Amino acid sequence: MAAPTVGVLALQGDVREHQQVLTDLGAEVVLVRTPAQLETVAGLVIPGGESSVIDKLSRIFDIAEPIKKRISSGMPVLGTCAGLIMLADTVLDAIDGQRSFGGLDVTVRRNAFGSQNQSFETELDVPELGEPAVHATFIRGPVVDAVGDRARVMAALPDGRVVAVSQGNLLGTSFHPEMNGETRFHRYFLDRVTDHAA
Ligand SMILES: NC(=O)CC[C@H](N)C(=O)O
Repeated sequence: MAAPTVGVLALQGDVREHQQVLTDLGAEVVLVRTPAQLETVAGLVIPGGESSVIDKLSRIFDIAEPIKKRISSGMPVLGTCAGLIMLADTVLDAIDGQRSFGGLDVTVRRNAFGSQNQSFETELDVPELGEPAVHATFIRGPVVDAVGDRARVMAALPDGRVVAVSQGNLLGTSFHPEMNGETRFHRYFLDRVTDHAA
C-alpha cells in the first residue's frame, strides 16, 4: 500500500521534529498552513509549542474551522503538549480568549508542571505500547485534570496525574515523544490513518 500522506500543522512549534519522525516511519509529510493543504492529508499532527499562538494563528489563517470539521469527521490526529491542549474540549488556565479545536473529551490544565526550568524527563509506563517504558520529556506541559466518558487514559505518572489520552482516532500526550527518538506514538497515529483510509 502507498505511504499515507499526513500533515504537521506548521503554524508554530516543533514542526521539524515531528516531520522527521513521520518521514523516518515512511510517511509522506505535508506541512499544513492552509485549508487547501489540510485537504491533501489523511491525518494531522499538532506539535508542541505555545497553544495560545497556535490558536491565534489558526484563526488568522482561517484553518481552525476546517480542522474542527475534519476532527468531527474522524480524521486521525496526534497532539503533543500544546497539541494536546488544542485537542482538549476544555482548557484551564487558558490565556484570555484562547480556544481549542476540541474533540477529546478531557479537561487539561496548561503549564501544570511549572515553568520552563522545571522541565523534566522520566520513564513512563504506557501499557498499550508495551516494553520498554517511554522516555518522556515534559516542557511546560499540560496535565489532564478530568477524563470524560468518551476518552481513555493511556498513561499516568506514578502519582496518578494523567499525561496521555486517546479517543477514537485522537491521541494526545502532555510530553514530547518526538524529541526522544520515540516512534511508537507516531506509529499508533499512522495505524489509525491507514485504518481510517481503508
Ligand atoms: N512544550 C509545550 O508544548 C508547552 C505548551 C505550552 N505551555 C502551552 O500552553 O501551549
